[in-house]
Amino acid sequence: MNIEVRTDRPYTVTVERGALDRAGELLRPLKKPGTRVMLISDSNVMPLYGRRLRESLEGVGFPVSEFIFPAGEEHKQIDTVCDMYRALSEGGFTRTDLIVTLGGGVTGDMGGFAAATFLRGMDFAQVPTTVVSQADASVGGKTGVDLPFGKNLVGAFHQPIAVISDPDALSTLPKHYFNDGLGEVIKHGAIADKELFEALERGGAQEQSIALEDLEQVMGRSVSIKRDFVEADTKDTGRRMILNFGHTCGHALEKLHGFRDISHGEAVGIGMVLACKAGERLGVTEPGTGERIAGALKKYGMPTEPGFAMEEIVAATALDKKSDGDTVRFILLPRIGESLIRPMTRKELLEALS
Ligand SMILES: NC(=O)c1ccc[n+]([C@@H]2O[C@H](COP(=O)([O-])OP(=O)(O)OC[C@H]3O[C@@H](n4cnc5c(N)ncnc54)[C@H](O)[C@@H]3O)[C@@H](O)[C@H]2O)c1
Ligand SMILES: O=C(O)C(=O)C[C@@H](O)[C@H](O)[C@H](O)COP(=O)(O)O
Ligand SMILES: [Zn+2]
Repeated sequence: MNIEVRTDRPYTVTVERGALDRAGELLRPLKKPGTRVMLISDSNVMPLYGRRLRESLEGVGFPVSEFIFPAGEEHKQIDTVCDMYRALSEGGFTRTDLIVTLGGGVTGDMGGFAAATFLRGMDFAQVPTTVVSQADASVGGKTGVDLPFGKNLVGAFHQPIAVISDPDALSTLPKHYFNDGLGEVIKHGAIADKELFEALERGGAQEQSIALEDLEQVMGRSVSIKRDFVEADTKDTGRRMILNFGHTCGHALEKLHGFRDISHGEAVGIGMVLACKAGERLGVTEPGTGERIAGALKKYGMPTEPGFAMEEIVAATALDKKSDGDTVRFILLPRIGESLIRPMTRKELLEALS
């Protein structure tokens, strides 16, 4: 299926089994003949899918260079982007060339940031290979890196020229990351699509928690939900903040863990449960909503307890990008499928969470 994203620069998200081998064909109309490609991937994904993608791109006459970095959120740092700048400079890349990111959200966010900033901006396309990146990260143009002071603190809005999403690439994803990625899909259901949430709530437990043939539908639905928020508010000044449900506390937990030992989806899952419990205490959220989300997460083997004191978590939200002075725009659910933005001081947030 094709999903159109109408931002300042419209693009198509192709979600289709086997799309990886059609990358050249899909990108050829978007770039002039002979465009050079810097293929960026991590140390796990390049050996799995790099050759196929390279062949597809070279097959339509795009010469390909490669940049590989060590896998893991702990490498989502400005130093890694500097290594990308070096490779692009030494390779003589120009503004009219193309970066193609192949991998999870870490690869897409960092490669996209290199594309946003190298030579003040060049095109990039995303080939996402995790549930997080196919369902969420590859769409919407948020790019960037972490700082020791907090998550995604340096970045840019830079939309890809195309997203080429092949659900078959998820077949090699370790089960932990497959299930973890469903945290973001559960989030999309929780904020805007009760039916999707309930389908995920019913599923789980089996070895492959979603059959490969159903993944195209699930990823497509997740992307469509995200697309609607991105189109309404591309620069994240209002409605798009709802996509950050669970992220205020989730990002704080990632920071408290030093960006190791907890994955993004796990942290967001715990953050969603905390947000619902806060909403229930405030009388905004239907009682039992937090337990329902926790129940859905547990079906996919995800943790639901933060493991840190609420004081520490709230202190670690200090640089949340939804902040406005002392106020943070906190995302709450009245009930599953509905969401709202509630400005709160950190003192109020701590009281609601405690
Ligand atoms: N820009 C956005 O809108 C957005 C949205 C959601 C998340 N994110 C970011 O995405 C990141 C998390 O993404 P992630 O969970 O994809 O992490 P990731 O990119 O680290 O990938 C997870 C692991 O899976 C491996 N992997 C990837 N694809 C594989 C495959 N097909 N087969 C085998 N192994 C594979 C990777 O090497 C890595 O070890 C976080 O940094 C988060 O902040 C960004
Ligand atoms: O695209 C968005 O907007 C989101 O909030 C999606 C989130 O799932 C994603 O993790 C995003 O990178 C968080 O953005 P940030 O602005 O809080 O760093
Ligand atoms: Zn997220």
